[in-house]
Amino acid sequence: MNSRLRSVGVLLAGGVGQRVGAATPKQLIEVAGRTIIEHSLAAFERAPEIDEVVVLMTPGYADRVREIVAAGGYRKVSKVVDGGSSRTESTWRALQAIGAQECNVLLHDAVRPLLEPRIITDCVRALETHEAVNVAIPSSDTIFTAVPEDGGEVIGEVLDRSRLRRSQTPQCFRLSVIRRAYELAMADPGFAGGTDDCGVVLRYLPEVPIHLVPGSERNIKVTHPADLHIAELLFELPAPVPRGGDDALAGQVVVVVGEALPVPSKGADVRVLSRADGVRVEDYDSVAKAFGDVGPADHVVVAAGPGHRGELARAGGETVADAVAALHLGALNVARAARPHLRPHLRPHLRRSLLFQVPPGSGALHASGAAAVAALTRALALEWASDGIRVNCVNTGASPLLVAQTSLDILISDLSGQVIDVRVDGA
Ligand SMILES: Nc1ccn([C@@H]2O[C@H](COP(=O)(O)OP(=O)(O)OP(=O)(O)O)[C@@H](O)[C@H]2O)c(=O)n1
Ligand SMILES: C[C@](O)(CO)[C@H](O)COP(=O)(O)O
Repeated sequence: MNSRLRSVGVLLAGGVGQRVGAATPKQLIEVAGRTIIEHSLAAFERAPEIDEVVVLMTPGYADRVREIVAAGGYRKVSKVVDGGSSRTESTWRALQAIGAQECNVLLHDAVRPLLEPRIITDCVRALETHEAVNVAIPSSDTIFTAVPEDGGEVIGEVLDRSRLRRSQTPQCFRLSVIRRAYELAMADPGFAGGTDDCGVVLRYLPEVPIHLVPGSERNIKVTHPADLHIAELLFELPAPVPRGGDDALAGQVVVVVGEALPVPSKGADVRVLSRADGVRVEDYDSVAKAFGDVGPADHVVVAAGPGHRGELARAGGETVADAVAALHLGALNVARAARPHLRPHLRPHLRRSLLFQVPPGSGALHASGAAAVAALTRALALEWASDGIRVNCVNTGASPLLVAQTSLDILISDLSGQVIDVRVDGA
């Protein structure tokens, strides 16, 4: 089979999010510093296997998506089309929007914002030898059928869990295959929609095997209000961003403020602004002057001094003021001073970022400072998103090597608004 077919990512975002129950469709709700749909857009945009992206959006909200696409510089998006009245109707419209030329089609729920690059790679690879591919994970719950009895329900049959899978997206097909299945479905007066695209292929083209590739527990679908919180937390886990080689920042200007843990930076132009040079993060003017001397920068990495340890009640007034100045005030000052110097770039979502490294510490004084920097990270990511500047935070405390590698991975990723905790085992 032709392994060089164009691959089109389709974001199905035509729903209203009734179960979440917000005033706007759930794909426009912000999680971890970005709208849910933008996370999904970014996943397709950064995937080298995806050539083009088509978005199906809830009628009345297409312009909002176009704004997000323009602000984030998502160049692969070719069309933003109104979705249909059901998921299958949206897929059908997507197939019409794609055109006639054979290609791979990856249909993804826009409300699965944690789609990992590995899954996209596996799907496109599988499409080299299979005409239909789905993403699935095993069930960790026992699943049974429920049967009505006495006005309530009782267990009918306990199903063999080893053969059960939970279906995720993207669901991926050769265009001619999914189009044929939908043509047959649309011509069938008995077709009542369904909950996914594989079901349509299974029903109308049963001779086409649907190959499975492993999904991920992270690849959740935001369906109910609690899922918004779960997604937020999942974004805080170390993200499976592409691992950067030590020369991933070559040719870029990286400004390091304070005692930041070194980021592998072969070939980068690294400028360190330290206390020894008169840069005190608690003093805005000293930071602003130092940035003025440096000029344009691609990335700024800022680290407060050592974190405070111990109970608040035992800390003197000076200690409290110093801790607040080093962590919270310092972060605010560096952000303000750095902003005019972050270099504009043609692909803004890929470059330019501010990264806070929060040192390890303990007790209420430290925790409140760390929380302030985390909140600053999320809010600033939103404020600066339209300028294409990413803002992230890494809570340090693991080995310096791990923190350094994680910091590099974040700088070269397209993450924004993320608070990543490398204290988690196995990070
Ligand atoms: N007419 C529709 C309905 C759903 N979807 C998309 O299909 C995905 C999965 O659907 P679901 O979670 O059910 O989203 P909603 O239909 O918005 O949710 P609800 O059923 O709670 O209203 C979502 O990205 C949703 O936007 C779509 O493109 N067109
Ligand atoms: C496509 C899907 O996400 C696979 O699990 C699911 O079937 C969508 O169901 P929904 O009822 O539209 O949320």
